[in-house]
Amino acid sequence: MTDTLVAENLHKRYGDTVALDGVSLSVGAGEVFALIGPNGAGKTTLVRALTGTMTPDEGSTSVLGGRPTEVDKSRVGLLPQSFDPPARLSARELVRYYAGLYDDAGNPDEALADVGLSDTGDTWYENLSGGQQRRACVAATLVNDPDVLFLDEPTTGIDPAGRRALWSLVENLAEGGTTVFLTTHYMAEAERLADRVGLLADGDLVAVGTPESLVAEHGGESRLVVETDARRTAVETRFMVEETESGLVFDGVTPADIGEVVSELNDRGIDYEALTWTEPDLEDVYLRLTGASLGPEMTRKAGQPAVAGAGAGTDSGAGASAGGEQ
Ligand SMILES: Nc1ncnc2c1ncn2[C@@H]1O[C@H](COP(=O)(O)OP(=O)(O)OP(=O)(O)O)[C@@H](O)[C@H]1O
Repeated sequence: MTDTLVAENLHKRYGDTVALDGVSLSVGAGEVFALIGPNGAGKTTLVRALTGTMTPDEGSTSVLGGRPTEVDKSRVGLLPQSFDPPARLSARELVRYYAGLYDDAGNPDEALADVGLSDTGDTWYENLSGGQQRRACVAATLVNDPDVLFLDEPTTGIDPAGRRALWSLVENLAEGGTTVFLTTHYMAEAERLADRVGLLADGDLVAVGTPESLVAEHGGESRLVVETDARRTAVETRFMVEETESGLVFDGVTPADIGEVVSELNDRGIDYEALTWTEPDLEDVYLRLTGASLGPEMTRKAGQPAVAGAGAGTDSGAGASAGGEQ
């Protein structure tokens, strides 16, 4: 069976800027694919290539088995990153306008209800808050009940509750079989919604996989974050220690190792405000693969024995956050 979205060896330059540098990917029917990457990585350019609003210099794309420019428009929904509808249309009029473009569109009021705008449907677009405007645009994108939905940064500017409501909406659409291709700067959004995530950096798709597989492969190790004024030279430990603005990060610390680190801090009389144990997540993958996580000073005191002392082996519990002055 043909994949719903296919990009093959896409290249796109704007003058000296390489926006896409040989990107290939495919997205299956009913799949939710999230594209992440730094500003200027080429995410919107890839969306534009897949939706036929930009012609690549090289390579090809297909949507629902055909060229993007030739596919039945009623089967595709696109929420662009920038969408500026007329300011003096109400949200309801906006969604009705888009519904009117299709022979068999859904109910505009239901689309408004889906994005939580039932009560503000009659407000002029210019008088909606930024987040409400974004929701109105999402409703306009959904009103034709598309088989394939492109969402370019759908939740930018939307408050946390609204973002979660939109996530539920996307999940419902995906459960109903809609293929979703979204871009986002919110790692939690990608982690929650996506079956697979692609990381684009400098026009290159550097990693693709399920969120779990990306975290396992590229996320690094669990770590203990210690809020303290102490510098890393103050501790002797077998763990890699990174200095950050707020303190020290002990890499590779499992829950069973927490007591060992606490003992080291205690033995050396190091005061600390809080301890937080964390597991790697998609943000770590992003930071590592884009090179953004490299702190100025990383050091591993390899081969050194664990610092012996009281409390070694104490299990402070996964995800625990503890404060204390020693
Ligand atoms: N029409 C254009 N003319 C000139 N340069 C462009 C054009 N469109 C994109 N670019 C450049 O191509 C690169 C990729 O841009 P793109 O918008 O695809 O990035 P992005 O990953 O979507 O970024 P962001 O996360 O900031 O939205 C950038 O350097 C951008 O300045």
